Amino acid sequence: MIYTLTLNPSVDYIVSVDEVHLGQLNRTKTEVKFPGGKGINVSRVLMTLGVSSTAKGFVGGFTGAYVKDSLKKEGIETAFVEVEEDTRINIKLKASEETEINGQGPNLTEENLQKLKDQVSQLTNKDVLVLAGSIPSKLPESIYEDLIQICKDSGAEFVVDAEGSILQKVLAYRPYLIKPNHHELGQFFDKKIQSCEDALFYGKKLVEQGAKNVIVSLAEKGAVFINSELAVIATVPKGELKSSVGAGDSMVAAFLAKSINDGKLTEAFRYSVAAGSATAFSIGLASREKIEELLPQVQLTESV
Ligand SMILES: Nc1ncnc2c1ncn2[C@@H]1O[C@H](COP(=O)(O)OP(=O)(O)OP(=O)(O)O)[C@@H](O)[C@H]1O
Ligand SMILES: O=P(O)(O)OC[C@@]1(O)O[C@H](CO)[C@@H](O)[C@@H]1O
Repeated sequence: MIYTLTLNPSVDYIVSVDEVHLGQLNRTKTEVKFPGGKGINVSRVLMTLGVSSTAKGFVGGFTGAYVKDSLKKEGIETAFVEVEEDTRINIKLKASEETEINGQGPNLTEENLQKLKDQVSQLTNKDVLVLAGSIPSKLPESIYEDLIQICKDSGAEFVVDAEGSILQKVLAYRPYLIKPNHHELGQFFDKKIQSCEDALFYGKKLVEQGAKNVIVSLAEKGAVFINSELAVIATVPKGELKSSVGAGDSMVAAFLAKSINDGKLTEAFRYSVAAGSATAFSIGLASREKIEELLPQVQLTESV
């Protein structure tokens, strides 16, 4: 069973305006809301691809109820720890550029945290836990390592999609997959990553440091996949960028869905890139039809 963990879920409020007038009243041209947070997006795309998962994390208040109800309506199992304060609302403002304002999230208690750890300790060696998204400021910075240690003790595989500073701490535990974007990879090595070749060079170092599979995404510039046997560069499909929110999460979900079913990692990578672009070309997350339509546009080149 796949479990996704979102420590700080959200209601994503995606609005568009023709132009932002700072210091004035702006009225939206379009507005839509979705249950959000990186692990939750992974669960939603997995469901689109016919793979079930259980979404874990902390939810609270009316916004938390919205997140839970929305997932239930999509047929996604949830096992959230209920907290006192409201789940955050993240604003995604689309004008000539995309601007995001992410909330801080609710206060969490020792008891909330202990409940989550108890849940994670129930995983077995047949399970995969996807830890995705930022760590709320109210939680100890070691929380990912603490939860990963619990996974290791039970033999469960785990995936991490988080910023460079978190990745640094979890590599030694041998994650099944990590998916930094080129900024996060650059942050990790304190270097500017400008091309797929740069990403391959530094991605290989992440494999040497413990990651079993690494995908580095470079938005419209391409993506790379590396493990101990393969190094592959992918082109990304061309199309109109509508909202990149959840594009990276869609890549994680699609790679997991395909690699866990048949173990063909290169094809799983191709599917992952198509899923990232299918989300980037949509308001909301990718549909299966859109992913399959874009698949032939993803060209793979094996490198040495
Ligand atoms: N402008 C674009 N054109 C085509 N595909 C895109 C574009 N932007 C993003 N993508 C697709 O989305 C994938 C992930 O994009 P990106 O590298 O921005 O990751 P990310 O920063 O993790 O995404 P997120 O916006 O979810 O945080 C890319 O590999 C690509 O497939
Ligand atoms: O604040 P975090 O946890 O870093 O990111 C949260 C978030 O921006 O990531 C998702 C897209 O990847 C959105 O659904 C959500 O709003």
